[in-house]
Amino acid sequence: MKLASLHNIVFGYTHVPALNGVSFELNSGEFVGITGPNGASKSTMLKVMLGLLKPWEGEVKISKKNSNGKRLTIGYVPQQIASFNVGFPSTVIELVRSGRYPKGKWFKRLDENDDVQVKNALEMVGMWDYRHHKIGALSGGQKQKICIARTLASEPDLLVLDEPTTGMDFESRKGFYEFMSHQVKKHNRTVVMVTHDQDEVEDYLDKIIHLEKGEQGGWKCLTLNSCNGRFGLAD
Ligand SMILES: Nc1ncnc2c1ncn2[C@@H]1O[C@H](COP(=O)(O)OP(=O)(O)OP(=O)(O)O)[C@@H](O)[C@H]1O
Repeated sequence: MKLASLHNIVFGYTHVPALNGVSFELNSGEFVGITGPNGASKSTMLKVMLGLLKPWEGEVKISKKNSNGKRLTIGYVPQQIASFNVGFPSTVIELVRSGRYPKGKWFKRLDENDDVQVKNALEMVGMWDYRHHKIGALSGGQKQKICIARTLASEPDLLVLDEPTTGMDFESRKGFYEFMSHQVKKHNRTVVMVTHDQDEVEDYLDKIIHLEKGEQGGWKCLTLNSCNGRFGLAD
């Protein structure tokens, strides 16, 4: 099922376009990598897709429903989390547990399954041992990790992560890709991830969206299906 489509997107921060005719589709149950050199507008493309930036031209469509006919839920973790205020929730585990509350229901009683999801998410980003630490005492990279954990714990249908493995060592990155791949295959989620580690991750991916410098400035999009070492140009 198609969850999102971008068609001929043109966008720029100045009069020069940063994206120039970008088109791609996302389907449910896909693990998608977004690649391209520094400054290729990978983050910009995600923000346009999520409606945070309005394109000059082109069309963005996001499905309102997931493949079960329920309201589509989206989780997004940007590349740099702005330093967030440390009021409530004040500890790592409280923040990640808040990802389990359905929208607006802050006093839902969490059950054993919620606890398992929270633990899995914190272990996935290597922050379980920090669960009782105050958020204000963490480094920027650790805050980034717990934001990823909170989003993972909320189990969105569409998970959008901008360079989530920054600061992880090789083994942690591998574990992270395996976890994501499992989420996609077993739970029919869609994961979209900006990455600079194409060689490491491509065996896990179903699709790569690669940004290439266009001839008239801006970046165009090349969609590669059938990863696992056998790239085929989709369109
Ligand atoms: N808020 C902004 N205002 C003006 N220019 C911006 C803004 N955000 C990004 N840019 C510029 O747009 C271009 C694309 O930036 P973007 O962060 O989307 O690239 P990226 O591919 O995600 O880069 P990286 O791999 O380094 O994170 C860059 O030239 C960047 O300087």
